[in-house]
Amino acid sequence: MTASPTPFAVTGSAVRAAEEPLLAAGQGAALMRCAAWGLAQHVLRVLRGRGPVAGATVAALVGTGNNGGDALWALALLRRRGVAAVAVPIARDEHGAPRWHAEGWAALRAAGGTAADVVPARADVVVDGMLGTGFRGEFAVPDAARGLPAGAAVVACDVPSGVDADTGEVRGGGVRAEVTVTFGALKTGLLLGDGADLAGDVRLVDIGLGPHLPSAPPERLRVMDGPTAARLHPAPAADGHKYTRGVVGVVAGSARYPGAAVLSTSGALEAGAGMAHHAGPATTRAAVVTAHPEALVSAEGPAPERTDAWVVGPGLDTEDDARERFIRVRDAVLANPRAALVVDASALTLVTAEDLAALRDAGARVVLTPHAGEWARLTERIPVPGADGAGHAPDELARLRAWSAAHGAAVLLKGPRTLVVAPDGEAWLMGEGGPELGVGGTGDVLSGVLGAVLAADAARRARAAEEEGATCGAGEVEHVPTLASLAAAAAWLHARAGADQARAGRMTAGTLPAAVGGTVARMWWGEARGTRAD
Ligand SMILES: NC(=O)C1=CN([C@@H]2O[C@H](COP(=O)(O)OP(=O)(O)OC[C@H]3O[C@@H](n4cnc5c(N)ncnc54)[C@H](OP(=O)(O)O)[C@@H]3O)[C@@H](O)[C@H]2O)[C@@H](O)CC1
Ligand SMILES: Nc1ncnc2c1ncn2[C@@H]1O[C@H](COP(=O)(O)OP(=O)(O)O)[C@@H](O)[C@H]1O
Repeated sequence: MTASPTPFAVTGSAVRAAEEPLLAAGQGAALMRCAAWGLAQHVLRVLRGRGPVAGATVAALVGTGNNGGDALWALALLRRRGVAAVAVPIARDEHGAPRWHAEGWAALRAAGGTAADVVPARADVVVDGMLGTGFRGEFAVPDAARGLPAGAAVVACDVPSGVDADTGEVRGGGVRAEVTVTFGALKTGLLLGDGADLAGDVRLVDIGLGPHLPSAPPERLRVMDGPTAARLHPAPAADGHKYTRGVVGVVAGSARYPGAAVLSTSGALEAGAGMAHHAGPATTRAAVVTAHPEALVSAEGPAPERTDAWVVGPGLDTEDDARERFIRVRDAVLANPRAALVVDASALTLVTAEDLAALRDAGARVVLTPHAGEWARLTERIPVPGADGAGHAPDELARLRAWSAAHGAAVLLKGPRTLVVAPDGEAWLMGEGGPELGVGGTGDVLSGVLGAVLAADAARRARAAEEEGATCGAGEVEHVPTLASLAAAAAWLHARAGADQARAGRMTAGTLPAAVGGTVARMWWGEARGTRAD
C-alpha cells in the first residue's frame, strides 16, 4: 500500500528561501510562468462555473512585485482563451506610469490585454495580485481595490493581500478571496488566524520547490487528514487483546459534574480502548457503570503499572478534593512514565509549572487540552516565555511553541481550527469538523478519545519493546507516531464523528461517543462493520 503524503504548510519565508537556489540558477522567469499558468487554470475553473469563458472579463489588481508579475502573466494566458483581460495598477511612478512587472505587462499587452484605473463593473473575476510573500508591515487597501463589483469572484494570487504569509496576521486591511491559488507549498498564513478567514478555498500549484522546502519544524505545519489519522490509530492486531489495545485511567467528574466522567469514559471506550477504568466518587462511579457496564470503576483508579494513558480533569470540582485527585494521577505517571497523560478542563487550573517540570524530567508524554479561554487563563498562571506581559502576541502558533518548549508538554488548543504543538516545535493543524461540535461536553468526549489513542500507542510501544525486532505490535504504522501527531489524530476522529452524527441528525455530546465508535469502526473495518453512526 502506498501511503498518501500528509499535507503540510510552511511559512512564506520558507518558500522564499526555497526559491533562492532556483532564482540563483536563473529559473525565476520559469517559476513565474509556472505559477501564472496554475493561477490561470484556477481562474478558468471559476469562470466555467459561471458561464462561457470566451467573452468573460477578468481584471487583476496588480502590485509592484513578483506577485503582480504572476497576475500579469496569468492575464496574458487568459487573454489567449478569449477572455477580456484588464490590468489595474495600484502604484504609479512620478510620471504617472504604472509600477509593475515590466515583462508581465509586455506579455499581456502583446496578447491584447489592456490597462485601466479601476476594475470594470462587468468583471466576472478579480485577481488580487497586489501583495504576496513580499508583504511587510501594514497594508493600506488602495482605492482601486475598494468597492469591487458585487458579482465578481475574487481569486487571490498566492496570498490574499494584507495577509502575513508566515502567521496569518492581518495588519491594516486585507482582501477577502473566494479562492486563493498558492504556489510551491501551502503557506501557514493561509491556514491560521485572519489569513484562514480571508483565503477562502486554498488551491496549491506545484512549481517544483519540493526538494528545497524545509522538512522539519519550526517552519513546517502539518495538516491532519483521514489517511494520516488512520495510520496513527490503526486497527488492533488479529491477536490483540484488552491490554495490547491500551488501558485508560479516567479521573473525571464530581458530585457536581457527574456527566463529565461518563462522557470522558465513553469517549475512551468508543475510540477503541481495551479497557477504561474510572476513578471518582460514588456518584460518578454509579453514573459510569450505568452508562457503560464494561467500564471498571473505583475510588483510586487503575494500578499505575497497568495503565497506558491517564485522563485527568473533566468535571473535577475545584472546590472539592480536586488537587489531591490530580496529584494522585501525576504521581501514578511519575511512577510509570510509560503512560501518557491528558490534562483537560479543571486540571488545567490545578497543574503547576513544578508538576510539569517533574513530568518532563521523568520523560512523561503529557498533552494539555485547553480551549481558548482555558489557554488564556493557563498562560496567565504559567506564562509564555518571552511574552511581553500583555501576553497576547497575535502569532498564536509561536506562543504555543514557546510555551510547549519551556514546559516540556504538548498543547492541543481546541477551537474551530485546533492546533497541536510539541516541545520540539512539531505542529499540527486539525481543521476537520465545524460548529456542530460547539456544545457543552464535547471536550470531555475528546479527552477520552485522546486517552484511548495515546493508550493504544503506549501499549504498542510496550509490546514492541517486549518483542525484540518488532517495530510495532499492530497494523502498519508508517508515520512515526509522535505525541503531537497522535493528539491531532484523536482530534480528527472526534471532529469527524461530530460531522458524522450531525449528518445523521444528532447534536449532543451525549450521543457523540457512539458516533466516535462508528467513525473508528469504519476506519478500521470498513463500511460493512462500521455503520453505527449512520
Ligand atoms: N521569487 C520568485 O521568483 C517567484 C515568486 N512568486 C510570486 O512572487 C511573490 C513574491 O514577490 P515579491 O518578492 O516581489 O513580493 P510581493 O509579494 O510581490 O510584494 C513586494 C512588493 O510589495 C511592496 N510592499 C511590501 N509591503 C507593502 C505594504 N505593507 N504596503 C504596500 N506595498 C508593500 C513592496 O514595495 P516596496 O515597499 O519595496 O517599494 C514590493 O514592491 C509571491 O507571493 C508569488 O506570488 C512566484 O511567481 C514564483 C516565483
Ligand atoms: N465552531 C467550531 N468548529 C469546530 N470545532 C469546534 C467549534 N466549537 C467548538 N469546537 C470543538 O468542540 C470541542 C469543545 O471543547 P470544550 O470547549 O472543552 O467543551 P466542554 O468543556 O463543554 O466539553 C473542542 O474539541 C473544539 O475544538
